[in-house]
Amino acid sequence: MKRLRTTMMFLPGMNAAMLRDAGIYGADALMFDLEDAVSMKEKDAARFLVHEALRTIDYGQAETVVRINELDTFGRQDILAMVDAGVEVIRLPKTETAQDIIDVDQAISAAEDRLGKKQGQTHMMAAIESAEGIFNARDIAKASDRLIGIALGAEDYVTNLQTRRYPDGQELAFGRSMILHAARAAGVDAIDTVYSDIENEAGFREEVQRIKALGFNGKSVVNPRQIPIVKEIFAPTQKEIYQASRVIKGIQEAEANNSGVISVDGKMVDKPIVERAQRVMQLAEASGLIKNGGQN
Ligand SMILES: CC(C)(COP(=O)(O)OP(=O)(O)OC[C@H]1O[C@@H](n2cnc3c(N)ncnc32)[C@H](O)[C@@H]1OP(=O)(O)O)[C@@H](O)C(=O)NCCC(=O)NCCSC(=O)C[C@@](O)(CC(=O)O)C(=O)O
Ligand SMILES: [Mg+2]
Repeated sequence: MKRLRTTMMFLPGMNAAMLRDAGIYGADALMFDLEDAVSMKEKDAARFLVHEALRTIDYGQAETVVRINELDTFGRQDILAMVDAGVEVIRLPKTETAQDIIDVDQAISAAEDRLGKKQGQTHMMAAIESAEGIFNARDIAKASDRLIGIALGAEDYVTNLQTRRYPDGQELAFGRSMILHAARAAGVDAIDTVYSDIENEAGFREEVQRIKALGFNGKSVVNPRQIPIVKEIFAPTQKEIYQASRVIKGIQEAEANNSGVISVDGKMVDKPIVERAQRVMQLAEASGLIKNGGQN
């Protein structure tokens, strides 16, 4: 079953207490930060802490992601340490071109080789945070088989655009659409940017509803309070769950009778409709609305 990435929570790599407790909040993914949340003088200490946390703490079902520094600063040491610690995903910040991805892919391959790890076991994410990166989004998303997703980094992106974040997100319309189309063209996940105003629940709700409607797979979050809100908004309605379960039951019966295209409740059902139904059931299960795929 494909991984859900509705909530990907950033946490500063230098904060030992957060590293220790990060797994208790139920995020689909934990993004340990070695980049912008860590000051220059703490880069080595943060890398050491995250390396030890990944080796010694059980984060359960959560996917482990590390945001490394750029290759021409501390990125190479970050990659070696994180591949050694067995991280699942390496996230490259401020990705501008497909070459950036190819360079990191090669550095990861060299680290897997040197450390005797299985080639290709480490996945990648690309954060796109500038006009140049948005224009190259499609090539970036297709630049490596390790990529499982691309994400918008709007704080850096709006600075690059010489504007700021607005409540209605008008400044992000083009960037979000480019990220989403590039991700879908490459068959990888599209993850929306962080919402930094952690006291503003109404504004956060509005933004999550907006990006869900656009088709994003999920949202980067910066605080545990944001996790239940995203899960609630991404959870399917009872009606959607019922319709999805009818589609899945219909397709299972059709397969048993070797028939192809079917109709359920008078509507034609084919592959994309079945895929949507499977995602509905996965989201319903992740939100605790159903158990074992709704077989109960
Ligand atoms: C904002 C604040 C300081 C508020 O702290 P507060 O303590 O007031 O929060 P409270 O709610 O009181 O905490 C209640 C309990 O939860 C614990 N807790 C809080 N946050 C937690 C967390 N994230 N992970 C685990 N645990 C957490 C806390 O320790 C406490 O635990 P305990 O004491 O045991 O009860 C805190 O949230 C925080 O540091 N957030 C992460 C910020 C960060 O990583 N920024 C960098 C990534 S974005 C970026 O770089 C922009 C970007 O690059 C993005 C892109 O590229 O996508 C772009 O350009 O757009
Ligand atoms: Mg950034």
